[in-house]
Parts: sequence; structure tokens; C-alpha cells
Amino acid sequence: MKIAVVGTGYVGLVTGTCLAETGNEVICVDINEKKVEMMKAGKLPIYEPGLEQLFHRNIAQDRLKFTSNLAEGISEAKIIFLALPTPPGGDGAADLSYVLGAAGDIAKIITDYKVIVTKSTVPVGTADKVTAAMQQHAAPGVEYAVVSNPEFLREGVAVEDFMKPDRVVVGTTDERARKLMAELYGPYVRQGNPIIFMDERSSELTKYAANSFLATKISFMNEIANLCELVGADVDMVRRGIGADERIGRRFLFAGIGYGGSCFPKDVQALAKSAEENAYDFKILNSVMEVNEIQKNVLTEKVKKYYKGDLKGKHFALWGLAFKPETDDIREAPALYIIDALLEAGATVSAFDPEGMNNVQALLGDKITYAQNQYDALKDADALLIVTEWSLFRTPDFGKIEELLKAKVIFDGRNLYDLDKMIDCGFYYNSIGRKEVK
Ligand SMILES: NC(=O)c1ccc[n+]([C@@H]2O[C@H](COP(=O)([O-])OP(=O)(O)OC[C@H]3O[C@@H](n4cnc5c(N)ncnc54)[C@H](O)[C@@H]3O)[C@@H](O)[C@H]2O)c1
Ligand SMILES: O=c1ccn([C@@H]2O[C@H](COP(=O)(O)OP(=O)(O)O[C@H]3O[C@H](CO)[C@@H](O)[C@H](O)[C@H]3O)[C@@H](O)[C@H]2O)c(=O)[nH]1
Repeated sequence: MKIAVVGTGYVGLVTGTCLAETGNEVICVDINEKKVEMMKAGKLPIYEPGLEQLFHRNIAQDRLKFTSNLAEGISEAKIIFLALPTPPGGDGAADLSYVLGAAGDIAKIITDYKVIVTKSTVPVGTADKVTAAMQQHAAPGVEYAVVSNPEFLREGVAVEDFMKPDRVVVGTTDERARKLMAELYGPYVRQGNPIIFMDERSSELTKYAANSFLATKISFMNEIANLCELVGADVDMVRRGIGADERIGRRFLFAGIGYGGSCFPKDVQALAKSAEENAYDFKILNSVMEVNEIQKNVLTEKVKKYYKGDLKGKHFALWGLAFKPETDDIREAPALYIIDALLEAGATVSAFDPEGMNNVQALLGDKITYAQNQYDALKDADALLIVTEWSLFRTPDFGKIEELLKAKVIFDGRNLYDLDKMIDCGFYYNSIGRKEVK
């Protein structure tokens, strides 16, 4: 099938590449000409495990192309995906200007039946708005269907999530569109996981409900962690204890330094805003956000307490900048909040991240120093702060850490190390929801 993907960011690039992988002819459209030139030259603009091989293979097979010209990109496509940004507007509601603007532009160009699929995360009622934007600009008699098809991929395992999805959600009441979407996703759901068809509004809400439910799990566990510290319990034991109950499940119960990334913070906020606009007081969501705001400061609060409120002249090593491992994405990364707080308190920071350094350097410049590797970051530091749980940081050489740090002090926002091991090594070790090792 001929497919166009408008917006070649994280989601667009993974969607386009993975759709080409099963034999579709895909053209990815992006207004960022520099990015398009880069992709045409065979360079991936993001780091995502497993994507590079598929990207090169499909370009070589002539199934994956790039353009900055919308008309050229969509003219032959049967299905047009919108994978455009929906950032929070000033009031927290999703900004639909990219999606509605592109829909209007597409309507001006199309001459035959097209299926316009919203892959971006958008509030309930957006399908109606996209339809209205298209009606305004489409030539009389031109037919199209507007479909909601939210994306559930996780950064770091995005290819796997797309190729073998737990489910594909499609919101449409147009029979022709339903058949085309079933045909398109057939190869991806044959492992037994379903395509769930529903109306557009339910589909739009499903995406926000999924992300908000997962964020709720995280905030709940972060509160349990805070309570653990007060009562002398261990959050990792509690996690294992409750996770063994299949009704609760083992996954997504890790306490830490708050959820970040490009999705949870903005999507929880947008759902709360949707509720507010409908005069519904979504109490749980407001608490989820409040807890997360507090949790972002937990690690720096621990640091401040240890140094009795005085961080002036202190130097800290940070392991991890990306919002989670296996990505170079630093959008809403906890590291950025921690760096801000440390610098504001008069400290200096040296950081290392396997993939996120360039993005942070572009944002912060020389406000911090960038180490060559994780050990290089430790030189002359008063303490080590662990911010992202990259595998590389899980089994370090503690002898080397001791040698390079000025003092044997570690603050761990990701609970990477065994408490007994830290006692044996003689470190001061402060983690999340566990006993302080002194
Ligand atoms: N990143 C994720 O893990 C993820 C997962 C699921 C859903 N989503 C949702 O998918 C949407 C896109 O997210 P993303 O992370 O891929 O965004 P992104 O910011 O990485 O990419 C958006 C791309 O759209 C391009 N663009 C902007 N305006 C354009 C236009 N008029 N025409 C063509 N291209 C244009 C930008 O240049 C950019 O390359 C958002 O709604 C997001 O919430 C993201
Ligand atoms: O037990 C956990 C799991 C995650 N996190 C944090 O939660 C955030 C989000 O993590 P994750 O969900 O793995 O990353 P994303 O790539 O942002 O993916 C989420 O957001 C995407 C965009 O909407 C969805 O498509 C995915 O299904 C959804 O998992 C990160 O800051 C994690 O550190 C925790 O603190 N504890």
C-alpha cells in the first residue's frame, strides 16, 4: 500500500520505517528541510535501538523516501498518517495547531479518497475538528475519512512495540477506512494480539487513559517509597510483594525521581484539562501530577539535607541525562531539573550519558561539563548522583569510584545497587524508598 507519514519525528520515523518493513511504499514528509536532507543522506536523526538497520534496508529497497514537499509526499498515498507534535499550550491543553494546520493543507491538495489517520496523541473530539478543518479546504466532492489510531510505542523499544504491538487501536466509523486499516495492520497483529476497532472518541480517550493510568502507577509507587523511608520499609521489597499478584502485575512499579519524557507529563496534564473543560474534577489525576512535581526534587532534597543546606562550591558527578535508558531524548528529563537545582544552589556539575550528551550540550552549553565516560565524570566530585538507569551504570567498579570521588557518597535516584553491597563497600548510599546506608 502507498503510505504518507506527515511529521517525521520519533513516532513518524518509527511508523514510516516499520510500515515500509512489511512491503508498503512509504514517503515521510517533514517541514524541517535539514532533517529531510539528513535522512535522504541515510542518517537517522534519533537514537533508537534496532531502527537503523530497518531504516537502511528500506531505503535501499526503495520503499522508504523522504521529502519536505507535502504535495509530492501525499499525492499517491492511500493512507496519510499525521505524526505531528501536540505540545501543551499555555493552559496545559494539547496544542492542535500542527495537526489542524496540516489537515487543512492536505485537504487543499487531495483529489481522490484518502484515509487521514491521526497518530499524534490528541484530545477527545479532535477527529471532528480534523474533519471540520478538511471540509473547509477540500474541493467539492472529494472524499476522505478521518481515523484515530493512537500510538503506544515506548522510546528505547519502539521498533519492537510497533512490529509486535500488544494491540492496535483504530477509531473509525467509516467502513472503507476500517477495511484499509485492517489490511495495513494485518501483518503486525498476526501474533494474536488484536486490532481493536471502536469509535473515534473512545480511541482518542484510550490513549490518554493508558498513559495516565501508567503515570498513576508510578506516582502511587513514589508515594509508597516516601512512606517506606518514614517507616523503615524497603520499596523494592514492597514492589516485589505486590507485583506477584497478577491483578497488579510486575511492570511499571519502579519508584524513582518522577516520570518524565515527551509523553506522560504532557498527556496527564492534557487529560486533566479535558476533564476540566467538561466540568469534571478528575481528582486522581491532579494528585498524580502533584506527587510527580514533588518527586522530581526528591534527590536534590536528599543532597541538600546531607550537606546541611549548603551546596556552594560543591561539585557533583551525574550519571545519566536522558529521561530513560536506550534513548537520547531529554524532553522533561529529571536530570534537567536536578541540574537546575544544583546550579542554583551554587554547585557545579560534571555529567555523563551514553547517548544524551549532545542534546543536553545544545540546551545547556557550558553550564555543566561533559565527561568522556562515567569514571571521568567522577574526578574531584564530592558525590555521585545516579539519574538514569543505563545498564552501563549497574555494575560499576566501586574501587574506581572510591578512588576518583573526593568522598564515598552516592545518591541513587534509580535504586541500582544492593544495600548490603554498599554497606560492604563502605559508601554513604542514599536511594529511593530504602534505608539510608551510612
Ligand atoms: N515520542 C513518543 O514516544 C510518542 C509515542 C506515542 C505517541 N506520541 C505522540 O506522537 C506525536 C508526535 O510525537 P514525536 O515525539 O514524534 O514528536 P517530534 O517532535 O519528535 O516530531 C514531530 C515532527 O513533526 C515535524 N513537523 C512539524 N510541523 C510539521 C508540518 N506542518 N508538516 C510536516 N512536518 C512537521 C517536526 O519537524 C518534527 O520532525 C505527539 O502527539 C506525541 O504525543 C509520541
Ligand atoms: O516503573 C516505572 C516506569 C517508568 N518510569 C518513568 O516513566 C517515564 C516514562 O517511561 P516509559 O513509559 O518507559 O517511556 P515513554 O517512551 O515515554 O513511553 C510512554 O509514553 C509513550 C508516548 O505516549 C507511550 O506510547 C508509551 O506506551 C508509554 O509507556 C520515564 O521517566 C520513566 O523513568 C518510572 O519512574 N517507573
